Amino acid sequence: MNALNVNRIVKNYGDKTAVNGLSFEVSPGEIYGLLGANGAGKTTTMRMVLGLILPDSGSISYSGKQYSKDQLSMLGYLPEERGMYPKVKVSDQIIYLAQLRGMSRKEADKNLKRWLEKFQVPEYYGKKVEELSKGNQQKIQFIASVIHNPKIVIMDEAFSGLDPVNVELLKTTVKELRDGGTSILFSTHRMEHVEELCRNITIMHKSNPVLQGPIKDIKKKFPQERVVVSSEGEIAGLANIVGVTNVARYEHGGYELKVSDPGAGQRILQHALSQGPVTRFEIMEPTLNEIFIKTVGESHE
Ligand SMILES: Nc1ncnc2c1ncn2[C@@H]1O[C@H](COP(=O)(O)OP(=O)(O)OP(=O)(O)O)[C@@H](O)[C@H]1O
Repeated sequence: MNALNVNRIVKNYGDKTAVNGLSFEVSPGEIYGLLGANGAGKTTTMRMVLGLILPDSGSISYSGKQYSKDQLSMLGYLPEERGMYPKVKVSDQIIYLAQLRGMSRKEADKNLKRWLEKFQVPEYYGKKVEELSKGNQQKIQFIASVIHNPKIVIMDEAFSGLDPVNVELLKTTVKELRDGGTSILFSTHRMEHVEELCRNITIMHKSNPVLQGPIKDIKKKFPQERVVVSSEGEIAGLANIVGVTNVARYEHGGYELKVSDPGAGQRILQHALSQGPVTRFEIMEPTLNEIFIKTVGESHE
């Protein structure tokens, strides 16, 4: 059974439609990507999934059940806007939040200590939030979203404001949660994180779902327009090959070519080989970033 089923939800604010007939499902142990340009309707969707606002029509179910107060303990939320109390001790507020979600004080305390150890910051237990750096407050907020062992976690820009080492730490943690069976609804503008973490995605555009499905299938629908080729020396005449529309030389050697038809790749390879050994040749699949820009870019607000 799916952990989360979103079925044709609609949300209007006056005459403005924020979400228009969105459906998707998330399996247990899956990280699902919810993407879209600013104002596309992602936050509104996440709020509906969290039960903070109700859809005007459509329905959401959690392991087959409709939303009720009981669901509160199975949902976790890492909001984009950070909202910790600066003057309150880390332990006091995390344990309080866990208790609000149905966990005993003792268990919450044990969990918090385990998380702080995992993030190698046990000394934060007794510190006030304002004493921590922004990135470390972010780690505490992450802990707040998962302290009660939720089955479904909604993460909005989970890695913003973190240095590369901490991004890796939290990425690994998100994967571990997934492997432990947690379902994660993951929203971000960082397409490389989506490529790495998500199997299925929805791209929303102006309140509508415009592209949905497994990333690997979505990529097959978009043309392969880039070819990378390298040899020991220079390769002359690449720009004259039929189907090549642009040639860029990498600083560190090799070329990246834009092509307008699929047959151009083989012509490039033959051309390069005719001049000597080829050290690299690759027809690149489109990146999610390119797909995103193609899908929502033209009329991006
Ligand atoms: N409370 C509200 N009242 C009126 N309009 C709203 C409200 N919340 C959202 N909207 C409108 O609904 C649309 C979708 O907004 P939403 O915040 O869901 O987008 P988003 O995809 O999360 O954008 P961003 O990436 O900028 O956070 C926008 O046009 C927004 O102005």
